[in-house]
Amino acid sequence: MTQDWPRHDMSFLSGHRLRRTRQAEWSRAMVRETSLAPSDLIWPLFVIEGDNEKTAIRTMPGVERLSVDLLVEAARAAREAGIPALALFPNTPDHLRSDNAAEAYNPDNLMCRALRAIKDAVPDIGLIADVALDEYSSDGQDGLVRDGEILNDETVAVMVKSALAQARAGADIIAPSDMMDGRVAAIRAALDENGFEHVQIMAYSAKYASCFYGPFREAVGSGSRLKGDKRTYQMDFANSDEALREIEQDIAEGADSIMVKPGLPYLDVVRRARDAFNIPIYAYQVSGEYAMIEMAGAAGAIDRDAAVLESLWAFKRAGANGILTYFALEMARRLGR
Ligand SMILES: NCC(=O)CCC(=O)O
Ligand SMILES: [Mg+2]
Repeated sequence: MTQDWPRHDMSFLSGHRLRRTRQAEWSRAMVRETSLAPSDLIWPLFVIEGDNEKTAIRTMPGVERLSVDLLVEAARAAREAGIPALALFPNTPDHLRSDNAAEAYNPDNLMCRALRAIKDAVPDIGLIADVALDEYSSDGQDGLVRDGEILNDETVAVMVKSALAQARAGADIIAPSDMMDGRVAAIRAALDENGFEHVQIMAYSAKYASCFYGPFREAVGSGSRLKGDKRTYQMDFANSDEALREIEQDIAEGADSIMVKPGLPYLDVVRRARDAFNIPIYAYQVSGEYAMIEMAGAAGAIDRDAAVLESLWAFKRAGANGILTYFALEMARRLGR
């Protein structure tokens, strides 16, 4: 039985009713301003030594580190689901980590072997190689350390060698995530001098010193080593004008695309970057963001599947061209091609 409630006089609306276009799914689809597709999703993967090995990451339920052979299978699945590119992160065995991080430019290090194996088996997926020293250094810092200081120019020299090793192994995109000054120009020059003019640089330009990287450090095995913090090179979370200066500098140095990281708490930075620069912008939904969604979902606090979709779409609304996300494979499959 329909109730006959009294109606308020809405004539002040003069016919402007914004709910009109929301009444049916066809109409909501028609007025939708942004889209989310598999091609928006970049899948970060953790690599370990071994054969047919996978290990769980306690703080990232559902994510596993994979040995190179399993990584190749993951790459195939990703390609099949329409994911354009993978971002690789090695978990270097302890005995190969050192103060000088020399393993970073060993042409047969875990990263280079993974790049070669995937390039060989799945040639039409893009490979993004992380360049930073935290995955190879004794102390979990992204740069070389002397008397507690993170050295800039000396670190850049190692990163250049690391990037060249990765390019030789088949990396399509070099992604410096260290936040040293001037590393984009240095890597660009070295790539060009060595015949890798076609290799792109995706610069982690606005990377904040953030607590949201916690689970990642467990995943690559650098967390327990890390003394102190990364605030002398990663950005202060109080700032966003400075992010624009970082991005501007990386573009001037030759970056093909830039990144904002973490993601969801920094969508204002994504939006400011979108408004200020016409370059591809990627955002990284980092490990702590992943863990929050998974764990809140498991606790019954939120609808996990809905949260994954809503969170990823928010990046597109903010103006990102794509998202690095641990949900990439699942989401690409859900979205279809
Ligand atoms: N270069 C990658 C990171 O530093 C962290 C990513 C994450 O927390 O997922
Ligand atoms: Mg910079």
